[in-house]
Amino acid sequence: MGQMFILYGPSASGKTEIQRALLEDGDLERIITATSRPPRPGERNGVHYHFMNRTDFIRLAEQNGFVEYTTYNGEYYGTPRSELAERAAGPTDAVVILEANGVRAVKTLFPLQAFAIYIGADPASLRRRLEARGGSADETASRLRKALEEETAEPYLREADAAVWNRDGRDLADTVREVREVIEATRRKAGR
Ligand SMILES: Nc1ncnc2c1ncn2[C@@H]1O[C@H](COP(=O)(O)OP(=O)(O)OP(=O)(O)O)[C@@H](O)[C@H]1O
Ligand SMILES: Nc1nc2c(ncn2[C@@H]2O[C@H](COP(=O)(O)O)[C@@H](O)[C@H]2O)c(=O)[nH]1
Repeated sequence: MGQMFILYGPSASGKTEIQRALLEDGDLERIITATSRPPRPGERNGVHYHFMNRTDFIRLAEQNGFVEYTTYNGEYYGTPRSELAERAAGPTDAVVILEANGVRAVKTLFPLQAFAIYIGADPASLRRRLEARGGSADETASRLRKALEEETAEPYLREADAAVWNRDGRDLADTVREVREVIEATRRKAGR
């Protein structure tokens, strides 16, 4: 594996959309993580996540099958060791979406390869997007609370090597261009 670009930030800040756009250029591979949460409409197993039931997730965790794993909003999320091993065998840079515990763990394990890009947005944008997503009222409230109390607070940005803001009103293509510039600058610094 070349470099590993980690996108992290509050729920609905735009990480998934940015990752999707980055992958279109063909020079990055997606590291697909695993979760016990049910798929959202349009999400496919083995593309957006490896969707697993809680029993299988816990079994795999007990077998040391994850490089790191955590809980978020009552569900398990983890980076499968097999997924990283597969990526590590090749020279291509990779992009992965994690929350902050995962960022810390992966940066500790891969200090020379991991580069964390915080994707932020203002509370009004996050609220609007979460409400538009149409999840349950409980889930929307819980994600928004976590975003406002934790994921947009200063300590959450400590793992960030770069930060990019993706507010409503900003063209998503401009945000993607800025993230792309961060990636290219990082590559140049690493002599790639
Ligand atoms: N600049 C933008 N302007 C308007 N809408 C946007 C913008 N960026 C992203 N969105 C929309 O916000 C919603 C959330 O985006 P996305 O799913 O990429 O967020 P996320 O950070 O991956 O969220 P989560 O962590 O909850 O999975 C999507 O409907 C997306 O189209
Ligand atoms: N530490 C990890 N965090 C992960 C992983 N896969 C995703 N995530 C993060 O979980 C939350 C919730 O994701 P969602 O798709 O339900 O919105 C989000 O912050 C992701 O970045 C993982 O393997 N490890």
